[in-house]
Amino acid sequence: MTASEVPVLTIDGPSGSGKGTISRMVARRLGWHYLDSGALYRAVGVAAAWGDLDLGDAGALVRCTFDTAIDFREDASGELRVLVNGNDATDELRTETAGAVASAIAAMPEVRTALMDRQRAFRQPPGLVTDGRDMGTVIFPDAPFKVFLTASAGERAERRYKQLKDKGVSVTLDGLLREILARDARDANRAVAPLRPAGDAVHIDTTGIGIDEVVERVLNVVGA
Ligand SMILES: Nc1ncnc2c1ncn2[C@@H]1O[C@H](COP(=O)(O)OP(=O)(O)O)[C@@H](O)[C@H]1O
Ligand SMILES: Nc1ccn([C@H]2C[C@H](O)[C@@H](COP(=O)(O)OP(=O)(O)O)O2)c(=O)n1
Repeated sequence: MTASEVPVLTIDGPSGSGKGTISRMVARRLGWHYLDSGALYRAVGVAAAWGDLDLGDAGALVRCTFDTAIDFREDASGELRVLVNGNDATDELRTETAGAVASAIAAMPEVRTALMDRQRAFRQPPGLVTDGRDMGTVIFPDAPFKVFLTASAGERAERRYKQLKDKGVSVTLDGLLREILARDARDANRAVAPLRPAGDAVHIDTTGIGIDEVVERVLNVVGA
């Protein structure tokens, strides 16, 4: 099977729409590989912070993108861990600060180009489920299955609030809503690979719909 024959399911959408949760569950059900593309942007941001780089310096960020080793591992309980230059950075990557930094550096075309091949290398048999902002539009435009997940901003903020509270992180619902709206605006309005649905994506509004039901709807798209 050549790479272009390997089936890909792309799941794009804004923060808190459920991309990561649904992609992982669907990948497990299908027995396909999984790529969390946002983790790559987050990892570059974290590596840049560790190196005390100026986030406005595109040249330094591109060098950092090429130099940063990013590895995904499943731990004993099946949780996906992300190693940045050999260090387990999973928890640091998931913070709202890391998300905001990732969103800022992701607006740089040079950084996006530097990550392209790494993302496409995940297309391995028997198939790939991948989530992000431009999976169906730019990285895998020929993917046979594309989904665009959304939910109201209020519900996405509430989901994130609950998720962070459960982890013992102190946040306010208002603050999270503001951050989500700011990130939506930056991701959707950037010049290169903005957050938008592919023309051939199936839209699923998950507002008020439980995780299991969303998984079934996405599996339907693949015909599974
Ligand atoms: N349909 C849903 N209904 C309720 N909660 C959801 C749903 N989808 C995801 N969640 C929860 O919302 C939070 C954010 O989901 P996540 O998968 O991280 O979103 P994203 O990757 O799009 O930012 C998680 O705690 C997840 O369990
Ligand atoms: N394919 C992608 C994935 C993420 N990004 C950028 C834009 C996002 O705000 C950040 C973080 O993405 P991530 O998917 O990890 O964030 P959420 O889980 O949706 O909150 O990275 C991107 O530009 N393109």
